[in-house]
Amino acid sequence: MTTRSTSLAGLVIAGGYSTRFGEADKAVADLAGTPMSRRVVDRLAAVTDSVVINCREDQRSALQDALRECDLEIRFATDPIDDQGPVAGIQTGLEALDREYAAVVACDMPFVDPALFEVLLERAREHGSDGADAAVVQLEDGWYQTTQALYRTDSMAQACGETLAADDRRILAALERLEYVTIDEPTLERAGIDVQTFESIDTQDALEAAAVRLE
Ligand SMILES: Nc1nc2c(ncn2[C@@H]2O[C@H](COP(=O)(O)OP(=O)(O)OP(=O)(O)O)[C@@H](O)[C@H]2O)c(=O)[nH]1
Repeated sequence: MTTRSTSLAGLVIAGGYSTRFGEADKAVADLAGTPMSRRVVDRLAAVTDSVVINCREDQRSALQDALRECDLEIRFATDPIDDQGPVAGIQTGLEALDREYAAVVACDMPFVDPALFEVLLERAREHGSDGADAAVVQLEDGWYQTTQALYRTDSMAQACGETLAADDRRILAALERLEYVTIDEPTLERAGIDVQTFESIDTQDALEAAAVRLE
């Protein structure tokens, strides 16, 4: 059971060029009748009523079309300079948010489980006296799931700026500037969250396979 939190906003990052996906933009690609970004926003709507989409200006109109019927207010934060990488996109998106924490999700993760953000928010809040700046899942393979994670809005925006100023484009480098907490796979399992939440659709083959599963 999920509840909308007033201290949580959603941020969907969609400003990449989807090169592995071919000619089309995966952000608006149709997955079993619904654009991928729409699937992400619909799932975020279970935990927040405020969502920002970060993208390039040239994607905006197609994304607006794809998200027209979403049941919450959506704002756009477009990149001042294209192609600066996801850290720049996250910074741009976070700077448009006014809530304490942000549920950041890549546009190509249509199976995101909104309950994950309740678990991450609780984990962040129970840390120290002020709470953690970020809560991320670390899977058994060691990877941090930084593109489906919870960040304290102003701290992560600042960390992204510092990371880019240091000529680094890695989200992990921004995370390492923060006081962060992690959640492991057994904890996810106990919370009833399947690792499928992190599946990203990067290619046409992955899109087809996901569509078959949804039939
Ligand atoms: N704003 C912004 N977002 C980006 C940028 N590059 C990647 N992203 C986003 O970061 C997330 C993860 O990136 P990828 O899965 O590699 O997406 P991508 O770069 O579009 O895809 P590929 O070109 O196939 O690697 C996606 O949601 C992208 O939209 C960028 O330069 N600017």
